[in-house]
Amino acid sequence: MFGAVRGRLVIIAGLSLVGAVAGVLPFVAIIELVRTLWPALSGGPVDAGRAWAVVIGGAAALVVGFLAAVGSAMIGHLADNDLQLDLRTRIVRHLRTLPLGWFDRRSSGTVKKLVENDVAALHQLVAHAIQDTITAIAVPVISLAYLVAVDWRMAAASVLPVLLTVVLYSIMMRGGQQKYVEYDASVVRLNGATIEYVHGIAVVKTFGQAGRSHDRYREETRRFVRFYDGWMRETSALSSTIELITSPLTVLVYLCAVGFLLVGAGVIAPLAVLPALLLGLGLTAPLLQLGATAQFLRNATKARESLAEFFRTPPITEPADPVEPAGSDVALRDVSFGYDQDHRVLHEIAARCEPGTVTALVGASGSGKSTLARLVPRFYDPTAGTVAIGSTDVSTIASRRLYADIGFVFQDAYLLRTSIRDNIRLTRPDADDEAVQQAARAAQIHDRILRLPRGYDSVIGVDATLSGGEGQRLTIARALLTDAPILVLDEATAFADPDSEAAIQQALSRLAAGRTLLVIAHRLHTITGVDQLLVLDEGRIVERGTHDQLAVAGGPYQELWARYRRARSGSGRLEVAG
Ligand SMILES: Nc1ncnc2c1ncn2[C@@H]1O[C@H](COP(=O)(O)OP(=O)(O)OP(=O)(O)O)[C@@H](O)[C@H]1O
Repeated sequence: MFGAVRGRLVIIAGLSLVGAVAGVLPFVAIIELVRTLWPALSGGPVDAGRAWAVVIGGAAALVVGFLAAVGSAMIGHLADNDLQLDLRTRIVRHLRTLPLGWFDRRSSGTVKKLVENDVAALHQLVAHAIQDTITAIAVPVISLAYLVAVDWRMAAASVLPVLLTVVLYSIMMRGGQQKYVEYDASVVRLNGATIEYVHGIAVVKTFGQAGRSHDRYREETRRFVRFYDGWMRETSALSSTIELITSPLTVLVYLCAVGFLLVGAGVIAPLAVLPALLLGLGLTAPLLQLGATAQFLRNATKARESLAEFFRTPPITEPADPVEPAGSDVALRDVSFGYDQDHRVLHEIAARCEPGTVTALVGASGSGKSTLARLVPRFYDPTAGTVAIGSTDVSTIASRRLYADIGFVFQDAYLLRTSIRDNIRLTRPDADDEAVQQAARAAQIHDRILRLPRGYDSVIGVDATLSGGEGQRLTIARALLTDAPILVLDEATAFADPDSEAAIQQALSRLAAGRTLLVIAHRLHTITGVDQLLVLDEGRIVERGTHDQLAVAGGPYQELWARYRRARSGSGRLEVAG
């Protein structure tokens, strides 16, 4: 994953080490300067050459430290930029190769998380964490080595707060890994409950009482507070003690007291206390820094895992030797399919849609209509059997050609934040205004577009806000302009907006003319005139024929139709058109 910047990461690590050494040396220089000048206090001779060498060495270390810090920060941020660009490019490239079904199952939030959050989480790692970690380890080690060289007793005294901190920190973090896992799971549950609650507010308000989502939200909030409270309670005594031990004031007072005692007892000379006072203070602070860095590393590791999993998603296989489909019929040959290995959703489906005819898929909710329709434009590949258009297996057709041959209008009216014109000519960017307007007229959306502030130049989400039905008609205009000979259509959304039902139905009849149409039918009255009905039940075709044949055949469709009519007459007040 870090291939593009690996070399620079090594340079950052090297520079951070140089910076850490150069950061300690000025303190050493001060100590050495005092030691060199010390004899002068008692009128003794001073080694001026050594004093100057120490001053120059200290100043040089300051400059080197500064340059190393600037250099590693600069290289870190540049490497981070390159890594982000490289990852984002690879993500987009990989996204392009994934089966469309991958997007179907994921919200745009998932893609956003990959492209933005996960990539950004690696920023901490590349731009900061390497430098911080090396500094946090190297500074205490170098300082301690110098202290031991000067006087082992004060060195031992300086290391005591460090050891205490390490021991207390390990006790505090015992089971920490498990706690972090629980914490993450709690946050995910709480977020889910919050979203559910916000979505359910309208229902809650309408019925004037807290619904199930409210209960869940309250319960999850309570659980989260209980968990967090317990965790904080368990660790607060220890974390406060650690803070006290590592505070510069405590360390200073402690080292002064030890030095005073040792000097008073005649064990060490007063000058031997100075190194511990200057460097001992810097031993514990980096440890705390390590604690914060560990959290960034945890986030970066998670982001890395989620990116690695994404890159492992197998792309859809493009045929090595693509075949051109000859014709616009659709054939399903003993097609079986499951979203996972253990659950088959479709079982040995065999059917044929003749060119220029309309086939409607009907059946109860969950019977497999949408799944079957999605196999035609290769959102997924069947587990067994083949889907063919124009007698050619869809898996042997180049995807570019496949999408030119099969248009689809599904649940979501995918509209881009660009002009209405570009939204309509998405699949044919070279289409001229005349062609775009013609498609919009046929889709019954032209007049509405003209009423927008800037007509066809209005931008979706900026100066064009369309209703569900209007958005649907815009995608129908797009499908018309694409002019694909085969069309897969989810009728449920096509009629999502009752006000524009008649307009949409008109648009659809234009769209259907001369094409092979596969419709996922929900409102049975709209498909009474189609060429063929395929009745699905638990992933199997249980009946097929025309509406007129099946409505009196005494089978599942007759039952569905009767139930549908009862429901429709029951809601007659709402159903004006019919
Ligand atoms: N992306 C998915 N991942 C896993 N299972 C899925 C997925 N989509 C659908 N299913 C399951 O496959 C079965 C068939 O669902 P499908 O959406 O194809 O039925 P449908 O007849 O179109 O239903 P509806 O009329 O409610 O849209 C259901 O059991 C459903 O839970």
